[in-house]
Amino acid sequence: MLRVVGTVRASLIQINVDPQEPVAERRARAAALVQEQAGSDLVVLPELWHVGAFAFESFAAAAEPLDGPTARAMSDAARDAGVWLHAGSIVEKALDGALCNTSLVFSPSGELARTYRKIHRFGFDKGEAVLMTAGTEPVTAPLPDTTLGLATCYDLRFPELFRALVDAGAQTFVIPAGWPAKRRAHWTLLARARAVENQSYVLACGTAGTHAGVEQAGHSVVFDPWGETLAEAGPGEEVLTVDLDPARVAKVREEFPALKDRVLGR
Ligand SMILES: NC(=O)CCC(=O)C(=O)O
Repeated sequence: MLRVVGTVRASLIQINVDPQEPVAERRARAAALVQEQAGSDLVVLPELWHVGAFAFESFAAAAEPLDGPTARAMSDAARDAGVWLHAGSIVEKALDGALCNTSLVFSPSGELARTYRKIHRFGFDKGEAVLMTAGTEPVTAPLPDTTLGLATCYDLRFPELFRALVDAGAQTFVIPAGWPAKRRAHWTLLARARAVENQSYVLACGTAGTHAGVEQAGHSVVFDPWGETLAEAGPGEEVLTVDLDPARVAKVREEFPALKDRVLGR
């Protein structure tokens, strides 16, 4: 695909999570898929792809430290491909033993540049909301041509997080997810809403397949700062690659300066 100078090429890997596939095999498959995206600037994987976002009963066994096998494999893949890698999230076993839904962002040298602990845990009175410890801080990740705002799946339902990320300089939201097919309409609607109201790119990377009895929506999608759909996947395993124009964020915000009209919460 010809590249326009000054663009950011982003690849979203909508990987299939099949509980019959050993974690080590999926980890190797994910690393190979990342390496196949050499030439992109940014590669994204979904939420908890190593175990499955709804595989609550496997969270404890799948928990890893930030220098565990998944992080090491993703660091190597980022370095080998020469890409910024948002490696989705892992079940992090923190030093105090707590479990967190932690996103990992690696630089093209393989350095772990940012981590983000999901703030809004899904499940109400069960699952992740009970098993995981919540993050507390919004996190951005400055890349050479755009600043990423990090959010994870259920976070998508909380617009205040995205306002905080915009105020922290975010221009491109990256949202790894394990979003159920039965709520796909919300996934697409909310991702587009976050793009329009924050005049930012949205890279929403879903999961394919069915695990723990929950059919995943897939339908990874990229919206531009005006809410236009740049690319959308189907339900299966697929890689979306799109070229973002970082200058478009400033242009939209300048031509339609709604963000400057905010009164509450500033
Ligand atoms: N993994 C998740 O956070 C699921 C979120 C979800 O199903 C919803 O918001 O709907």
